[in-house]
Amino acid sequence: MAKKAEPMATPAKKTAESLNLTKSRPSIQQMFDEVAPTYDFLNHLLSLGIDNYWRAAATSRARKLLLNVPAPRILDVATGTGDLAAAMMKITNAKVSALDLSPEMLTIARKKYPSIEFTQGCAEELPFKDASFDIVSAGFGVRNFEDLKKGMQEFHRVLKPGGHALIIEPMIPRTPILKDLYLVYFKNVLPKVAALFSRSTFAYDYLPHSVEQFPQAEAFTAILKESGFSSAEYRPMTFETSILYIASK
Ligand SMILES: C[S@@+](CC[C@H](N)C(=O)[O-])C[C@H]1O[C@@H](n2cnc3c(N)ncnc32)[C@H](O)[C@@H]1O
Repeated sequence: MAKKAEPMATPAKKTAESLNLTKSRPSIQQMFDEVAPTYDFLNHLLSLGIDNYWRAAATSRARKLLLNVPAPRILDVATGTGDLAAAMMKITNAKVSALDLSPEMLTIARKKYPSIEFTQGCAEELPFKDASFDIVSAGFGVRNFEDLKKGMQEFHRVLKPGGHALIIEPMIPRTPILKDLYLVYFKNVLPKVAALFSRSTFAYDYLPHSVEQFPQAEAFTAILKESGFSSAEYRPMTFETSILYIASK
């Protein structure tokens, strides 16, 4: 019997696959510079607005962890257009700093949140002294780091003893029926809808690739522990479509 031909990979899919393999920092930066103008709109549309709930859940966890800290210092890494940093600003007396690789994402962040101090830089070489922060947060960002372990070691380095990292990432559901539904949406519907609006030809093909290949749940908590954290746990959210990691120094 003749073998069914594999569908040809489009140039966008090929670019997405190769970027996911290298996570080359200049290319990641360029991709986020390109998606910046439509990032917020597409984020809310494609997540049906639930992305704000995920940031609120991380903020509420931070608030609980900071109960005994009178003037907490918080760093939001891979802040993008600044929404998680702004959510963290709602914590009483918090001083929030935020950092991202992409100048275009930061231009939008600074317009939206003029009271937050934004720095351009990379997670693998954080321009902050050891033991500076009570919380380091990152929303949907660490999956893109060129050197994940170095990034996590940097999160650990800039945290004060007893401080915590709070990391949100998309999750591939583990329950079979949820997983099937999610993957159809994530791989077939989402890139097509995004292509109607985004300037980047491949960013939304890269997204499902990068999520599928990123270490999830126990695999990522193991990396957090190898990077120096004394404990690491996770909490799946919204039918296992997103996951909050909590690691302590
Ligand atoms: C999907 S966006 C997330 C933005 C935001 N945190 C949010 O909650 O919507 C990922 C961000 O990570 C940034 N990023 C990727 N690699 C980075 C790195 N190595 N260092 C700093 N930022 C990085 C990108 O520039 C991009 O703005």
